[in-house]
Amino acid sequence: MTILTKILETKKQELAGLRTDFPETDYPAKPRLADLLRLAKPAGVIAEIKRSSPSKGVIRAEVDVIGQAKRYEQAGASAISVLTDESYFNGSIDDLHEVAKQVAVPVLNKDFIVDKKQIDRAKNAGATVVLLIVAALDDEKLHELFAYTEERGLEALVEVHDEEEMKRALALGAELIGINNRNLSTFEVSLENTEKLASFFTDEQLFISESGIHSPADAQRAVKTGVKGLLIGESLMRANDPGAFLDSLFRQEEAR
Ligand SMILES: O=C(O)c1ccccc1NCC(=O)[C@H](O)[C@H](O)COP(=O)(O)O
Repeated sequence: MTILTKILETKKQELAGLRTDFPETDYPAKPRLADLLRLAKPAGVIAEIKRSSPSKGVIRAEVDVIGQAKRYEQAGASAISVLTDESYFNGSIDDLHEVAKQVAVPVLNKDFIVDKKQIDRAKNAGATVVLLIVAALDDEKLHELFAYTEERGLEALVEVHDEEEMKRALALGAELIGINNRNLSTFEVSLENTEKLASFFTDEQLFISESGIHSPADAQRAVKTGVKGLLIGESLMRANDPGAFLDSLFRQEEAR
């Protein structure tokens, strides 16, 4: 059984007890991620709060979530991604709720969504974007959850890993398409994956390279393919100064 299959089974088991209500909150207004990425030069960064992961174990368990999110925002991140899965990533929906109260950039609920209830939870907790992983959903479910995401006034970041999934995301009409460089079955990470799928890029969609970006060289390599966004977790969580790390990513690019 792959890790993705295990995670999805856990998600289905958790549905019955899933808490979707949050106190009525005046969240700071947040622009659309798609609008920010269209304007980003050369690309925007979605900066992630990630305490631990199945592939790397503990990354930074004791993190000041609000402080970290504010550092990302101050350093110019286009959005904050918060991993909310508890069982495999040691995340929490409360992390996302606290972040959403404090920042004025889009907030992505990074989780494994299999049901509308999770989209309601994301919305009520203050997220403005949710992740829909194509590999986790059959076409009927993918369409249903995509339509529901839009109905609830959220943006969907539709994640793919290979050609077949890319075709399904394009057929869906998704505006934000994330290419995960990590194979969720083997954990192998390669930026080549973004390069391989770049032949599918169109002007209508916005493409985001996800996972395995650890240096300015990686960021610039990914951006060369035409992606307008980078999703970065581990390196930002391990950085002593996440602002300086973000600042460094496109410095050489600008100097050219
Ligand atoms: O990170 C993992 O080990 C992982 C395992 C199984 C499913 C998903 C996983 N990660 C989720 C992500 O997509 C990443 O958190 C995100 O793209 C950032 O990646 P990185 O910069 O490499 O931390």
